[in-house]
Amino acid sequence: ARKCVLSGLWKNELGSNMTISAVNTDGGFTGLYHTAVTATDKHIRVSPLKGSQKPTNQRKQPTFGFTVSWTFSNSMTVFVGQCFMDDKGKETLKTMWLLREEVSSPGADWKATRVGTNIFTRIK
Ligand SMILES: O=C(CCCC[C@@H]1SC[C@@H]2NC(=O)N[C@@H]21)Nc1ccc([N+](=O)[O-])cc1
Repeated sequence: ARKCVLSGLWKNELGSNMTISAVNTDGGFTGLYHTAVTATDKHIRVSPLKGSQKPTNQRKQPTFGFTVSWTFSNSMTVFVGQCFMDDKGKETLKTMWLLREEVSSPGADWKATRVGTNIFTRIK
């Protein structure tokens, strides 16, 4: 692919995978996220994602963002990143994320957000 469009199947270094639907004309997309890890004692379930990417008719390596609303916990993650393509056409999504857990009071708000990075590559 000459330009990086996010639709398709992706996996990250944690073993999580996501399926992104067709990206519509305004850059919007939806999909499903299956995380391989959780910091809760809940059973992991597939969770919906919604996001947008910069249109590829203007950019070859677009920035994007998406939100995962976890179906098995009251937490939420936002991912933001960019798609990079090497000279062989291999695509990599370099992302950072914020994971917000639900806490019981404003006094606990200070410890409610985790941050990290993930790299995604396509699953053929
Ligand atoms: O565990 C969760 C929900 C699942 C988060 C998976 C994260 S998203 C960033 C990273 N990339 C992945 O592919 N998977 C991980 N929520 C949660 C965590 C901790 C607490 N807590 O109370 O500590 C509550 C809910």
